[in-house]
Amino acid sequence: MGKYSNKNKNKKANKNGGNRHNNNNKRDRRDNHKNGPPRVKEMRNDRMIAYYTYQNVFGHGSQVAKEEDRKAFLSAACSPLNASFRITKLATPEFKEQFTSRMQEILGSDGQITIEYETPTGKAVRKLKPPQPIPFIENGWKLDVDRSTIRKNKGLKEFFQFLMVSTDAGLITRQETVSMVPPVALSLLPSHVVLDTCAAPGSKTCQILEDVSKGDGWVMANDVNVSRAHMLVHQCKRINSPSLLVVNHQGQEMPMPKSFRNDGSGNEGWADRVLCDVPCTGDGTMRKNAGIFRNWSVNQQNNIHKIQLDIAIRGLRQCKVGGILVYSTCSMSPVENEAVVAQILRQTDYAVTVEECKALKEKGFKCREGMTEWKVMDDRDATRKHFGEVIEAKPKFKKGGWEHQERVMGEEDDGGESRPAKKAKQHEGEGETKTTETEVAAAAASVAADTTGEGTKTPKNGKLSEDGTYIIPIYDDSPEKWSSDAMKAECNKNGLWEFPSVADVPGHLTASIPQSLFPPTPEEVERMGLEKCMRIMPQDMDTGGFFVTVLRKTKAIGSVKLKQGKETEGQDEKEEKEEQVQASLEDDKAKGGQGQKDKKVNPNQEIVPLKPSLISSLVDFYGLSGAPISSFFARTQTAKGIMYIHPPILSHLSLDTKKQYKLVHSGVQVFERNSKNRSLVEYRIHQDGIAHTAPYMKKRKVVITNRDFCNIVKAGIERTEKQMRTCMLKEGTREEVEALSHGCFVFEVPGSGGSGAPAYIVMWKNNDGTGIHSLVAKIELQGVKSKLEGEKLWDPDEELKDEWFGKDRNKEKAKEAEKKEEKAEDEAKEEAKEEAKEGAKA
Ligand SMILES: C[S@@+](CC[C@H](N)C(=O)[O-])C[C@H]1O[C@@H](n2cnc3c(N)ncnc32)[C@H](O)[C@@H]1O
Repeated sequence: MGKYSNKNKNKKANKNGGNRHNNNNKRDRRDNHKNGPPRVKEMRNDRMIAYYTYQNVFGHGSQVAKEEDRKAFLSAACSPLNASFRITKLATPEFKEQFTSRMQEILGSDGQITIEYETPTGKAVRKLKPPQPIPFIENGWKLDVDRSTIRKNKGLKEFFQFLMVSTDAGLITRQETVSMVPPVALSLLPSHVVLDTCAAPGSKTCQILEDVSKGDGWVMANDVNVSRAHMLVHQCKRINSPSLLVVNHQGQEMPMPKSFRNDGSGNEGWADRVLCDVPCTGDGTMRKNAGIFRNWSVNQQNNIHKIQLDIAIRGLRQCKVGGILVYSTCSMSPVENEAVVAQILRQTDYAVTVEECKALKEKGFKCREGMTEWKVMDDRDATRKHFGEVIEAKPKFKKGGWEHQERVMGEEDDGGESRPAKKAKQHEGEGETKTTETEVAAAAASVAADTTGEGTKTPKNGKLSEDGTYIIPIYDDSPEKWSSDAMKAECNKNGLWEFPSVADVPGHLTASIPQSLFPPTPEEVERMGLEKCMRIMPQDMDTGGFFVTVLRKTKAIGSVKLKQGKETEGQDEKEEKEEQVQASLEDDKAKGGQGQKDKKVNPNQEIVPLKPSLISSLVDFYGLSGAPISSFFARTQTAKGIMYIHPPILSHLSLDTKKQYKLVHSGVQVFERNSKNRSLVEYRIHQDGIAHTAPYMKKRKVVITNRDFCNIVKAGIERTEKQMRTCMLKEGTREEVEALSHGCFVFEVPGSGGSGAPAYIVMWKNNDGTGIHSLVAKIELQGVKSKLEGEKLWDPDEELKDEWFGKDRNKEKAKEAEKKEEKAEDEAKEEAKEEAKEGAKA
């Protein structure tokens, strides 16, 4: 981490009140309801419920079963989504143990934590249930409270901080339960090469990377949106893996080096696994995104179907024969889900098969079968009702695809939000503020009208939730109200119209309502196996709504004539032609001609090997022996950072002879450029990639004890360089002392890293001492600071604890002793009772 980046970060932090999570401040102000009662959200959209009831997504069999299921859906869909997280697979078993016991210590294991809410009608309290492991996700945990409450509720402040520190240190990832499912469905091995076609903000990429970083595998993560791709880089940085390549393409146009195309031998593709977590309308995220209830539209679903299909087909081309592609969305709509899967099967001439996912089903994962019948509709009447208003429908179609709702709410990143997320939130905040007054007034009025007895506080068209922040709509439950005919009429009343077949689609709508939206014929149903698709409904596991399908590629599809309306040429021939056009444009450009603007090739995106002179200066200065220098690359010969790139990624890139990949990031940083005249050497060691340099360093490495390490870190936290230096090694070998005085070196702490390996920490000193300041920031960033402040994730010896925590520590000790005594007393009493009983019996 460079001095300037820290400086800028600090500046930014100070400007915002010195709080790293300053985005929350604004939100908190809104959420704390200082100036009145809290906002009440109405989680209701009758049109959406009519549509899904008519689609028959609720229950099977009797009308009663369907109604029960619909009610369960409404009740789940209206309540906030409980938070969940995963302990990273790279964490040591000791850490996992310490983490869970600390979590249980803070939250209690029997619901002893009570949280208090401010509601429009007064205060409410609720006891929290203890955190529960997610049975089908390794090290996955689910909490009994949603993320916003964790963030703003005073009673959970300590737990919130604990989560933040652990996230920053890369030890846990806060991720929705359903979002953890697709990487599991990929059935990954450490040797797998994976393509993640729509990867940002990257929670699934991180999960995949954790698996393949254990072996020789690697991940190519792609996103069409370059700023979101950078967000992904940031998110994955916590894993410090050299096995990640990030690129920026339209998923449906991902380049594929020629050598991986169908060579006639039946082989094709380069990825063992492909994840297509495609952009979608995201109505399964309604529990954390009340905006879904306001903006839901069927036309959006129809419009996005084609992009989803094209991304999946392109992903399949990159997948090896025998490999797996997982297709997923967080939408509940059959046109974004089963219709896409059905068309993949048709279009590839059944070169793929839908597979069951045993890895999930054997571990208590609950889902529903994929649908084989559905209705195709559109929002012909572009108006919709919401809170009694009629608003003009404005489909939110953005250039380059649909903004994913999961991300729009900024739920999956760790507090550092993207601009779109902030904008969306701002927008959401504004929207909600506008409705707040009306809603609260309506709720208050109906509370007043309905308050007939103690505790009866029910707004007119629903009831307030337990914490008073949302209204649970109340529907008429009479069976005739929910019959298929009634639902069809309700859909029509709300501007939704059905096309029984593609022949009924008027000419001007055929582009947005193609044949592929329609359900399969009975013969196709027999052949397709759509029932093996997995539909996750919010009511089944108390999650968001989601859809996942596992597709196994059984033969090459490059020469299959992809069928889409009319017969087209085979994909291989099409690509050849495109490349020829591209090549002639490049030629034209090279000859000084105007040509067309070249979008595909960007020479600035290349990576270059290091100059021999730089290599020899690094080898000499750090005494590097046996280091993987041939895999050290940079963007330019004078780049700020030098990266170590996993060799199989380099081999893959070397096959991209036409330089079609637009690289955003690759590998892990091993060196960082020093400012001129500030240091002895051009590049200093970087902490992120230390595992790929320190073990090979014969010079400028100081082996220290755990205690020395603690002293150094402690002094770093206190931010005084003087202290830092005085607490460094009291005695040392000549080389060590020399290394210290030259400033650029690495500490090796034997046995302190994962599984007994040494831990390394980088230290350098520029002439003005700035390096040390950067180190301090790094320590804070990695959460070491709070570890030392008693998070109990890491345990320095008693003497040191006393020294650091002084009186407080002693108080803590006294409390602990008191507790121990009380416990001993209780035990003694119990024993005495037992003895008395035994005596009486005798
Ligand atoms: C469902 S989100 C992906 C979430 C991600 N897999 C995760 O777990 O964090 C969809 C992503 O697709 C991207 N996207 C939209 N259209 C795309 C396209 N045509 N090609 C590739 N990516 C696209 C969006 O920018 C968005 O980041």
